[in-house]
Amino acid sequence: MTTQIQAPRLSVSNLSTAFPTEDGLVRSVADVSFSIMPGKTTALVGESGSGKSVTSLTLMGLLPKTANAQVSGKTAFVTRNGSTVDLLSLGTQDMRRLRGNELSMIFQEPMTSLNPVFRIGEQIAESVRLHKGVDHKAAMAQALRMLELVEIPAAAQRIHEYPHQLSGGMRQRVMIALAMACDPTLLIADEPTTALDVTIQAQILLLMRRLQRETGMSILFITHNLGVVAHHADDVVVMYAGRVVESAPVRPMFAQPEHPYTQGLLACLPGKAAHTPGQPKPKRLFAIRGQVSSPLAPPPGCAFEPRCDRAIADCQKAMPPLLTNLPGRQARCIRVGENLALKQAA
Ligand SMILES: Nc1ncnc2c1ncn2[C@@H]1O[C@H](COP(=O)(O)OP(=O)(O)OP(=O)(O)O)[C@@H](O)[C@H]1O
Repeated sequence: MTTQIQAPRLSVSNLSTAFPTEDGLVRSVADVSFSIMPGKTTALVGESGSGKSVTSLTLMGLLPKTANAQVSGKTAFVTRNGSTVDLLSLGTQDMRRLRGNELSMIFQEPMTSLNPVFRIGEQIAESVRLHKGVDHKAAMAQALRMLELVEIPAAAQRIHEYPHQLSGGMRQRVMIALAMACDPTLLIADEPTTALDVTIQAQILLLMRRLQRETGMSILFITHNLGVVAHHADDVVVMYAGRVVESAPVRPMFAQPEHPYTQGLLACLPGKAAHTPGQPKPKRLFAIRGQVSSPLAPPPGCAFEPRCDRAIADCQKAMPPLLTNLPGRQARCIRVGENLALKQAA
């Protein structure tokens, strides 16, 4: 029997992004590596400021020019015709072409992508016209199909509305329609549902999952909420202070988080508060003590050490490498095996 090994849609290797500022060099993303398989979702998870957005904006070539970012690393993106390109070394024109035909991004705030002064149908049609080279009538027909695809009720009427006439959830659907107009092979979704209430959030996440099944696109899903990842991701990459601290397929990660930071994030989830078996469940939600250190003055060793309950003297000596303790998984902690043993004993 032959085993087919599928190549990732996108592999990111040792990505680093730093910004020169008056106070010094801000190392927002340091040595980050991960991959996204075709038709699958990789979630990038971490607290505010952990470097998730800078990672995605670097990959999309969308960092503001004025920031003078210093970027290093390599990527391998496999296009729909099978050729491999490094997103970090593409020129502005090639990157723009790729963004029109293969890569799309959706944001937390739909008004980042939607223009308030144009009707939604016109905006989607304009994108279709640019990317597919069709005339206005065909583009409008495609815009209507896109609105129906994202389940906008009464799409034939709504197509003539302005963004402000729609609810937050409907605007988010329109933004997804806009992002899907170029038939992306990779969709980057940066906190796409954070601003929405929980029911609408669930609907939008299910919609994205359905579109993924139908189109086979890969998704890089960026969120600070490990809770929404459980049902909507295949692989998880946890970032802390600009670095990957743990990466694993979603089920094993939830069943057995290896890094103390991931364990803390999971304990922060409602209904998952840390508790000792046999004791009543605590009423208050667990919170990780302390704050992320400044990217201008990182601690000399493990960045999580100042907040870690398991820290020992060696944790202050050097940044731990990513270690493999369980197959297919990595965690940046010198006590990785012990952490699990401790957790299992508890
Ligand atoms: N242009 C810039 N110049 C200097 N520092 C920056 C710049 N852009 C981002 N940073 C810093 O990089 C770090 C990572 O920011 P990033 O926005 O990627 O975090 P994040 O994990 O996406 O957080 P959030 O969930 O709040 O968006 C932060 O400390 C931020 O202040």
